[in-house]
Amino acid sequence: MDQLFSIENPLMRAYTFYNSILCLKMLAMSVLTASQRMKNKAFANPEDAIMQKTKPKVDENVERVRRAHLNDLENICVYFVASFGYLLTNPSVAVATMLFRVFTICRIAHTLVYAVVVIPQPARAIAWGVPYFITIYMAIKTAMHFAL
Ligand SMILES: N[C@@H](CCC(=O)N[C@@H](CS)C(=O)NCC(=O)O)C(=O)O
Repeated sequence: MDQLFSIENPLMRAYTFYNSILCLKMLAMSVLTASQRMKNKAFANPEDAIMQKTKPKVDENVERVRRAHLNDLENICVYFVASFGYLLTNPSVAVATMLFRVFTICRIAHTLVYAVVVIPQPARAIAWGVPYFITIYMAIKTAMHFAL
């Protein structure tokens, strides 16, 4: 166990690195939402709108970013739990690193195609589906490893 959590362990390094990228990616969604609110003068609260001499309104560009953010919460939070369990199963470093990397790249791609450049389907479905199945794989591997 000491070796698993050692910073010399390449598995731990990959896990920590990619999960940190995912944390930053999710935090960036708040900034993206705020920038869309400012750009479109679309504020949810009267006290925010009054500062820009406008009224509260709903804007599709803001809502898109909010949906992308919600989708991150639905998927990345579960992945944080599943990937931690998977880490404890002592997986192959090459396979685990590849899964961490693909998950992270796909979730960034999901936001890009959903809320930044808006690419037609099935781009978003693929960017969502690949990480979704990676999370299922990790949860099943963990459940089997620790089966009572
Ligand atoms: N909560 C999701 C569940 C299904 C899902 O996550 N679908 C992916 C691929 S189509 C997605 O990007 N959904 C858009 C969203 O969550 O706003 C939904 O309402 O769509």
